[in-house]
Amino acid sequence: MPERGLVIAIDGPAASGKGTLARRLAAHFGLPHLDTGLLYRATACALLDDGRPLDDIRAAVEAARGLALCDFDEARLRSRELGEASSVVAAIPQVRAALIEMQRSFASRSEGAVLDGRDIGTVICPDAVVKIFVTASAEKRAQRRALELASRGERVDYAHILEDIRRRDERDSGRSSAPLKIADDATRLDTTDLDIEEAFAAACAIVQEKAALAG
Ligand SMILES: Nc1ncnc2c1ncn2[C@@H]1O[C@H](COP(=O)(O)OP(=O)(O)O)[C@@H](O)[C@H]1O
Ligand SMILES: Nc1ccn([C@@H]2O[C@H](COP(=O)(O)OP(=O)(O)O)[C@@H](O)[C@H]2O)c(=O)n1
Repeated sequence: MPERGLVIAIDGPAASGKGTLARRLAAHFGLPHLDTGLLYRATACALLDDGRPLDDIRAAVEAARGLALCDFDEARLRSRELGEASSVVAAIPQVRAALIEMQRSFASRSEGAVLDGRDIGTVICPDAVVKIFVTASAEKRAQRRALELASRGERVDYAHILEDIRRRDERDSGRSSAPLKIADDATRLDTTDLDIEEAFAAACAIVQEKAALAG
């Protein structure tokens, strides 16, 4: 285990299983976890609640600066509507800038941390000892997200969810500010044919290997 506390950066496209792995790894290694997607979802939510357009930069930055993690209504934030809206506000460089310090300060806790998102290994924690880039086919991700949303009581249509996922992947990868991409020193973990336990075992093996290398 490194002296400064283990930092685990998990990135990947929508519904690849990042959050599930990040939560499990955090519990397993006794580390705090930050789901950074919720910050963008909450920023978008504040704009929608205020009746502001998603491209209102000033209002979006104000919303991002005013976020209070403890007030998050996760059930609402994880809705399909906010998945889409969050990727629109996440493309605004000033919004990203407003959220950097909060994320870096979470990551610099002495005990270490697990963060998951799109730019953790590339921008937020470029020095993280462990970086995992989680992927899965778009079809598998759409199936998982459809099941998840249905279990939360949302009416879902697989074809629409697949469209959402493809559109969001394109927007997240194509933006100029901190686009979704694999860090040079990240390990790719394709979960298409892995169940949650298998994916977790593979992620644990990556963490053990990287942490051992870091001494
Ligand atoms: N390997 C897996 N096999 C089957 N279902 C999975 C797997 N990983 C995650 N899931 C499920 O898929 C949905 C999306 O996973 P989540 O971890 O929220 O993805 P992300 O954080 O990348 O959006 C959740 O309902 C989760 O339980
Ligand atoms: N570190 C991050 C995390 C999320 N995001 C944005 O926030 C949106 C929602 O992220 P999320 O992780 O909650 O989305 P899912 O992968 O759970 O569907 C993404 O589509 C990105 O546009 C980001 O830009 N950077």
